[in-house]
Amino acid sequence: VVGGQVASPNSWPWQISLQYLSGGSYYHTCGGSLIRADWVMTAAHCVDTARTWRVVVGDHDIYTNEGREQYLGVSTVYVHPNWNSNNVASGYDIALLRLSTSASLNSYVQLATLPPSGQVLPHNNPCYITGWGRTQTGGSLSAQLKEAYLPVVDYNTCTRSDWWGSTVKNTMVCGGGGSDSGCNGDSGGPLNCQVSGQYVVHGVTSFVSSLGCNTIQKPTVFTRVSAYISWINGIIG
Ligand SMILES: CC(C)[C@H](NC(=O)C(F)(F)F)C(=O)N[C@@H](C)C(=O)Nc1ccc(C(F)(F)F)cc1
Repeated sequence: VVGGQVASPNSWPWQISLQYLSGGSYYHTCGGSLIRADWVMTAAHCVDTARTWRVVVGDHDIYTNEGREQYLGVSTVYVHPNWNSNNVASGYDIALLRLSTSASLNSYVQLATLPPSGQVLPHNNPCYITGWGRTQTGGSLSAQLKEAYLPVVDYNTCTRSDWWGSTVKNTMVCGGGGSDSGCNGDSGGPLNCQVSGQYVVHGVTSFVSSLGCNTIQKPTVFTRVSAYISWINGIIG
C-alpha cells in the first residue's frame, strides 16, 4: 500500500497473509480474505505456481509473533478455470483456497461479507484497500498491515483512454487513481467498501500500472467479486 496509514491492529479481521515455504522459512507473498472458517479468497496470480502455502489469520505485524496469529495449512487450491497467467487484462484473477484446518473465529479473526451477485458500486463509493504490500514502487513490504482510502472509479471513467482504456473489463473494479494505491504484495487482498453502513469485500487486488504503483489516472484494479458469486458458491457449496 502506497500512502494511507498503518491500520489499527486486527481492524480488518478477515485479512489474511498468504505465505510460501522456501529454504525452511515462510515468506509473505499475497493477501487474501477469509470467507468461511476453512476457505480463503485470493487472486489467481498469487497461486498459479505450485508451492507449499500457509495462511496466517489474526496477523498485524508479519515479522513478529503477537499472540493473535493462527497458522493454517492449505489443502486445495481452486484457480478460476478461465484465468490466463499471460493476460491479467482478461480478468478471472480469483482463486479459492481450502484450508487443511479451520480458523477459530474470534474478535481478531472474522469472516468477510461478500456482495450480492451483480452489484456494481457507484463512482466515489468509499472503499479502503488493505495489505502488507510495498509501501513505495520498488520499495519493501510493510511489516504492519496498512490501509488506504481508494474510492471507486466507475467503469466509464476507468476505461477512458487516458486512464486504463480497454485493459479494464466490467468484471473488474477500479479504486483510487491518485497518490495512494495498492502495490506488489497487496495482490489477492480485499477492497473493503462501505455499503449500507457495513464493510463488504467488493474487490480482490489484481494489478497496478507497470509504470509505478501509484501512477496518476492508473487506479489500482481489482477483480469484481460480485461477478464471481456463482462460481464461488459452486466451489464452497
Ligand atoms: C499483476 C501482478 C503481477 C501485479 N499485481 C500487483 O502488484 C497488485 F498488488 F496490484 F495486485 C502487478 O500489477 N504488477 C505490475 C508490475 C504489472 O505487471 N502490471 C501490469 C498491469 C497491466 C498489464 C496489462 F495491461 F497487460 F494488463 C500488465 C501488467
